Amino acid sequence: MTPAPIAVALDAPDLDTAARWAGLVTPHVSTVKVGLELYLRYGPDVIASVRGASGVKVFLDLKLHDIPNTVSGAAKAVARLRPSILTVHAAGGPAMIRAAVEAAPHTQIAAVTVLTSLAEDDLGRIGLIGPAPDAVRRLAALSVAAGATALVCSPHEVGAVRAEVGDGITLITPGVRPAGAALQDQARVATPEQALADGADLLVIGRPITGSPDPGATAAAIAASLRRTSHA
Ligand SMILES: O=C(O)c1cc(=O)[nH]c(=O)n1[C@@H]1O[C@H](COP(=O)(O)O)[C@@H](O)[C@H]1O
Repeated sequence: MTPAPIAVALDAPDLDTAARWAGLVTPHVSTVKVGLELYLRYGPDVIASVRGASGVKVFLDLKLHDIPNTVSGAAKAVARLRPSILTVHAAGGPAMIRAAVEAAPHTQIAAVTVLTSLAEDDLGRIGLIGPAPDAVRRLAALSVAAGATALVCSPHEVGAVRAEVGDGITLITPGVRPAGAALQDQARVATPEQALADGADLLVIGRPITGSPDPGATAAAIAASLRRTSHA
């Protein structure tokens, strides 16, 4: 069975837990995601630990956001780990995004547009001209023009972003919650089935899987539901 287009966010407090989650979900999903919590605690070793022997893709979510020279150095430092995807903040601007793209030629650079934890009301407070789909589309266009081949946005904007950037760009959506699941700190959310139907290529799902009593079974159930929906 082809693994589902899901990146499980391994936001674990320790390496053993992250490696255990990775082992449980990798038969069912294409990708596991290492974020700031794990990387800042354990550094580069974490990549090999979660990759294991399975060959699952590893998405390194460091959301780099600094001047181009600094981001170039940081992207170069992690490029040798060969993550399949590395995130940068689109708000860092075109030169910063270009610097990451050039520093990590074998890794897909994903530009994070507007965090899925932000609600419409928050945008003005951080100086973004909304509504969210407009802000996301602007940041998406700027990022792709700067060489990013992947974008992170909420499922709410994925259709508008697809229309803006076309088919060649990988659209990644966090803010995914199975029907009835708690939103926690996410604001702009949809179900996995809806996100995929609206055009997402890769769904980032963390706590609904890793916080469940059986992460392997939960990942398998979401993967099966996505397969049913995409064949319906
Ligand atoms: O870049 C990301 O992956 C990301 C961008 C974004 O806008 N929102 C967002 O939630 N994420 C990440 O996606 C994951 C979502 O996890 P859950 O809310 O537990 O499903 C976390 O690891 C976040 O760091």
